[in-house]
Amino acid sequence: MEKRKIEIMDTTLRDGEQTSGVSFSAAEKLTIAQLLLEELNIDRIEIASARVSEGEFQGVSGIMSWAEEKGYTDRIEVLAFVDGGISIEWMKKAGAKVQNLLTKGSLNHLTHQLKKTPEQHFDEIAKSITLANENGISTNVYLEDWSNGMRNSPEYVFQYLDFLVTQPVKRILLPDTLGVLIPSDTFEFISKITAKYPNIHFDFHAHNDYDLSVANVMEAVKAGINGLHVTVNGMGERAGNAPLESTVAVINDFMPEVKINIKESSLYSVSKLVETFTGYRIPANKPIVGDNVFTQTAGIHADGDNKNNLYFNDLLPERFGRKRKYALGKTSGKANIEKNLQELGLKLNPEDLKLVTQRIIELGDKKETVTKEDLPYIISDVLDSQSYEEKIVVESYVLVHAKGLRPSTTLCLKIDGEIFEENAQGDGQFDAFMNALSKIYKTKKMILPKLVDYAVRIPPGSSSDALCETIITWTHNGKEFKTRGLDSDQTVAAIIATQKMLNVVVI
Ligand SMILES: CC(=O)SCCNC(=O)CCNC(=O)[C@H](O)C(C)(C)COP(=O)(O)OP(=O)(O)OC[C@H]1O[C@@H](n2cnc3c(N)ncnc32)[C@H](O)[C@@H]1OP(=O)(O)O
Repeated sequence: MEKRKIEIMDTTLRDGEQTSGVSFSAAEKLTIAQLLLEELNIDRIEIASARVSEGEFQGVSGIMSWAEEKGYTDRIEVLAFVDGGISIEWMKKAGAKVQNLLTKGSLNHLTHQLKKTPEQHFDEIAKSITLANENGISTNVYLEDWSNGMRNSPEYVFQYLDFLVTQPVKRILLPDTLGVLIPSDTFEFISKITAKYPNIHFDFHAHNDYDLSVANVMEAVKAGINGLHVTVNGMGERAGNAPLESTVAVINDFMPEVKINIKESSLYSVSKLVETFTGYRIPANKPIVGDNVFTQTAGIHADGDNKNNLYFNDLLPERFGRKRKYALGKTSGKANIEKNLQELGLKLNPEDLKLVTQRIIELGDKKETVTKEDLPYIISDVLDSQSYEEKIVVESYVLVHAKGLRPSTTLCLKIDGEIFEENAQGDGQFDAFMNALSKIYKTKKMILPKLVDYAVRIPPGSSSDALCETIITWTHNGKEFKTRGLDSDQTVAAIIATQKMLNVVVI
């Protein structure tokens, strides 16, 4: 069976730019337009609304000069208004060749916003289409608020469509302007239209107010739509539009009767670039492009993946230029850790693996994010601690840092089972800790090694709340040695390193 071709129209540069707080520069628009058409193979793009601003004019002109050279001008569209030719004039100057004429698809909008009768509106639309043709501009027509129109004034919608199909219009664009459709309505409304006008090209333009945009897109396809409007990362007015990434995946995986030509493997890189240009962060759980969506967190899932990829679905990350990851945290098991070790080219014996797993679970319990890059540090920290018996233990402490007061520490130390408590002030919290420790050592007539260097580093590639490693160099009896501590808190890491030093010296 021959597959039915569906056109994908990306409106990131028009509706996507209607995301509150987002504005593309002319250069950014050109870069995104080039990637959409050439890298992703999007059929058509909508790049601006006419008349908006001088910057928008520069953006459209830039894209159109490039498109002229490439022969792409009929794939590039500009939203235009029924305004007696002002939009046409603007587009002509910018070199744009396709107008998406914004007209009223509900009686409510027509009556209350334009305050016109259907006949007056149709007459002005016809003039606008004629004028566009005379200026070498072809026309698609938006029926704004069409979904409410189908619900509340269907006789108006069909009266309008009866008129429109007599006009030299290339495509009719059906927007769910307010995102009020549910899947069953989408199917019913579009089926009625495609049944009545089987030879006309209709696009569906979803909005995501109820998080139903992709579900509605699927119903629109089943109801015989010819084109779909999407945006990168689902950007757009209010809750946004149907996301390009999910739309492509759903069609490719669940609608075998339909053909689209989008290059899946470039979806992620384009999504990231749009994120960078807009500063509009992709939620970590956003399908296909979110940071977390190809990360297995549960130990059971990682184990299942080791046994025949049991927790894979058809959304393989490699399809989209991404990689599966195995998170490290309190829900990790050995399998998560092994998967990460494999990537680092490391191997641990089962006992050490257990110890490292335990440590990662402890860290996860403290809400710390552990990354693959942290692993070598954790391994060396954990295995290091096993190499001696802890005779001296930091039982508890209070660190006080208050404005106007010197930092102070109260320390409770256990030496061979006996508890000692002291407090002291210092130049910083760790200095106060060391002073309290020094007092205890003096009482016991023990010699405390001298601190000669203190270095802190964050494992490269770690996440922001990652571990911090404190490495302290000490001298004792003329010998120099280092200990290290690992924690998300720098002072705590230093105290861990100090406790190690106390025990190493005891040995
Ligand atoms: C489905 C969508 O997302 S539609 C997106 C449409 N795109 C935009 O709105 C782009 C940004 N908009 C703008 O830059 C401006 O609103 C402009 C340039 C279009 C108009 O600006 P202004 O002249 O200052 O008008 P303002 O924004 O206050 O109001 C819109 C006017 O357009 C009219 N209008 C509404 N729909 C249409 C239409 N389809 N065609 C023509 N005019 C329309 C309104 O009735 C109102 O006219 P009025 O002032 O005579 O009552």
